[in-house]
Amino acid sequence: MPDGIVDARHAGARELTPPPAQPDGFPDRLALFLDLDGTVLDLAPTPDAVWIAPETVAAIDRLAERLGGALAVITGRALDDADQILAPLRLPTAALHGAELRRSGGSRVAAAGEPPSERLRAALTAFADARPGLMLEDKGQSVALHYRAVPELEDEVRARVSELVAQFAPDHELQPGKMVVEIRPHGCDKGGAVRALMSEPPFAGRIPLVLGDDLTDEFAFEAAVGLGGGAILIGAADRPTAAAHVLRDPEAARRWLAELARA
Ligand SMILES: O=P(O)(O)OC[C@H]1O[C@H](O[C@H]2O[C@H](CO)[C@@H](O)[C@H](O)[C@H]2O)[C@H](O)[C@@H](O)[C@@H]1O
Repeated sequence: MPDGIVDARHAGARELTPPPAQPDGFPDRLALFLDLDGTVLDLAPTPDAVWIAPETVAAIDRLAERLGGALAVITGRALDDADQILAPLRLPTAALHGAELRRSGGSRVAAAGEPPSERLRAALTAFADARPGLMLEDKGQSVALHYRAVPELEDEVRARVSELVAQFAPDHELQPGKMVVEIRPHGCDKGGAVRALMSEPPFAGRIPLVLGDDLTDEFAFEAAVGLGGGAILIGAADRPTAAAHVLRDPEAARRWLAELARA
């Protein structure tokens, strides 16, 4: 968890408010960063069961055009996976929680860090195989162990993955998420990705605004706030957050984006 976040659950913490229909700087000075799962996409039982409406893809495309290309995807998914979901768009994208970056108009940049060791993969596979309902998602530099189908295993999964990372993956760190524990290369997070993209055209000089729902997005929220921008939390404000604004769910986020695209 990054420093400097506000615990929205505590008495006295500031209230999160709905975002303005047109954020500061729109369209000429705004840069938008969109998380996928739980933000633009409704959460689904498995990673490959997500669906996006063609109207949402069209709204994102229109927004990217209105922002002069200053719209990026920031996701824990692999780059190819994100591209497939948003086809035919090819947006600037930080994938694998920031380990894989495609800059504006650029080709793919090799993912940072090493994939977790074979010993770690083997141990995770054995752990998952012995517990029906667990699902291992191997994304290369990052691996995710999903327990959405067996939420009662949460404590055991978190404890075991934590042990295995300490034992076999000193160059990686844990990234907890919604019904998932992920392992990502040490030092690669969505905050670094936002700062990297914001240092170059067409993002540089604009006001960053991040939409996200999960703990991994807090790194991006903090980076945006540090660069003079802000963040919109999607979903319940039931945890510490650097966001100042909130939208109830991905449907509200999609509606807000569609209205902004039309503004
Ligand atoms: O950073 P994001 O774009 O939000 O991606 C985070 C992870 O999303 C996916 O897992 C989550 O969504 C699944 C589909 O709705 C859901 O079944 C799962 O429980 C969620 O944790 C994806 O599978 C991961 O690789 C991403 O890192």
